[in-house]
Amino acid sequence: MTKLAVFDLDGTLVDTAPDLTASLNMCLAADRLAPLPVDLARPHAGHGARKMLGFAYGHHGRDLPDALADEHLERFLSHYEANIADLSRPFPGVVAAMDRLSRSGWSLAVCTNKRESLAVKLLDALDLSDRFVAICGQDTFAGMKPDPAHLGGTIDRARVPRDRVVMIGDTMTDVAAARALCVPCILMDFGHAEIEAGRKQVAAVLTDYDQLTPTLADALLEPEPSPAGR
Ligand SMILES: O=C(O)COP(=O)(O)O
Ligand SMILES: [Mg+2]
Repeated sequence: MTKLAVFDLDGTLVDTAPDLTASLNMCLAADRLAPLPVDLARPHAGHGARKMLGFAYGHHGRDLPDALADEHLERFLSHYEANIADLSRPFPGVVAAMDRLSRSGWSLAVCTNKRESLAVKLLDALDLSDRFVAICGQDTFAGMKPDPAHLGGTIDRARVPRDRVVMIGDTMTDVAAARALCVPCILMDFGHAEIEAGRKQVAAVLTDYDQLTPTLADALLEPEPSPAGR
């Protein structure tokens, strides 16, 4: 029977922080503000351009009024789209992990809060798109993660029953989306965001894609054995 591994994109499949930070810094330069180093921006890279801009302005002790945020957002996204895979690369070991899962009968999909067109463009540029039976972004359905409509719609597109799915993500947004659908979640802890609260809410926390094996993923689909004598 088909099984589906749904991957988050930013901070899980691909380290997009360097290109996102470059686009952020281009916006900051337009306002004569100093650039942020990637490592400072990285924890804020997985929650959309507006949040990154808000963090950067806060870091510089500046307010970011809505009108300026809107102006920057346009600037950010057009720069980002034009440079989407300059520095972004798949995380070490993730391609081999996907190969292992595919060989063991797992279908693969992407459920990302990036716009769908940007997600496809990035995955095309990295020659990864063909692996996925569905690539669903923030604008693919009516809701975006943690709204269960997003992960649910991704699963429906893949035509796999919901109890045959595992989600792999890096933030509480992914954890919440998976929990809303009772889908087991694997949390990668090298991602962009603080995940302390999520550790207790997921099936596994991995520090390395070498740990993402078909054995682990298969085990998450098996029902808990019922306690003896009940
Ligand atoms: O772009 C974002 O806001 C986050 O994207 P992700 O859902 O792939 O982590
Ligand atoms: Mg992410």
